[in-house]
Amino acid sequence: MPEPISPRDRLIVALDMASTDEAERLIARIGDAASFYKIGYRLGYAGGLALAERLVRDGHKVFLDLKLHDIGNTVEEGVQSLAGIGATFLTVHAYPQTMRAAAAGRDKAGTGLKILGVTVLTSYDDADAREAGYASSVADLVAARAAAAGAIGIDGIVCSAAEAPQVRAILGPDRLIVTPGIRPAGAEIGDQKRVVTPAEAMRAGVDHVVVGRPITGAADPRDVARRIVDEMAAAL
Ligand SMILES: O=c1ccn([C@@H]2O[C@H](COP(=O)(O)O)[C@@H](O)[C@H]2O)c(=O)[nH]1
Repeated sequence: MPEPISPRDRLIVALDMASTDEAERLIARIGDAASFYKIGYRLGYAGGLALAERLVRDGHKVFLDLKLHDIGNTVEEGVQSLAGIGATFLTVHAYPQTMRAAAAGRDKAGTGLKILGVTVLTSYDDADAREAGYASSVADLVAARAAAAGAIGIDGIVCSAAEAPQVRAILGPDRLIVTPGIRPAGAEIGDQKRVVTPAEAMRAGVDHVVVGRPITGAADPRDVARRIVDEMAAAL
């Protein structure tokens, strides 16, 4: 069975900001209310990888949400380069060829970096999947990609918590389920479409929730982070 995860370590704060200065100010305001930070496109292309190394040195956990997807050789070599940063998670798109290459890069690097396969973005619903050329529903696509991730030996997947019970049945207890599209009750949904509250995510069997704008846009980010952690703790 996997190690138990504390409610605080289940929260991953998405640092979707324009500069590392801005991100570091937010991290200081959040203080010990969070321990795990996600760096995606915006910050990653603006000094975020160097910040990731500093955060790891300071004892934080880091999720590199770079959603790699390219020919196999490029993905494998990219994963090997990123593995040196000391991050806990790195995302790739959950296409079988991409996931196999990422797993090979992870194994060659041997740093403990875990690869997460992004199944279907939480900003997609069935109509968006159809528009992108898929005949299957989002739920069926997520299930198929989760099954492929499990067979390939990927460490976990990214999906909506709405699909978590189905995905857990496919992946079993040892793989991670990480879910963006999390909104505390009453929070603005923005461009997310498959949205779940922190408490519902815990009840659905999710390991980690990713929360960006509800925290980064709050007048008191520390208070929002603490409330999310408390809500998850009460639901576990
Ligand atoms: O399917 C996905 C994969 C990644 N994300 C990322 O998570 C955060 C969510 O931010 P919010 O502000 O809480 O909406 C963001 O960095 C996305 O790039 C996702 O939302 N869905």
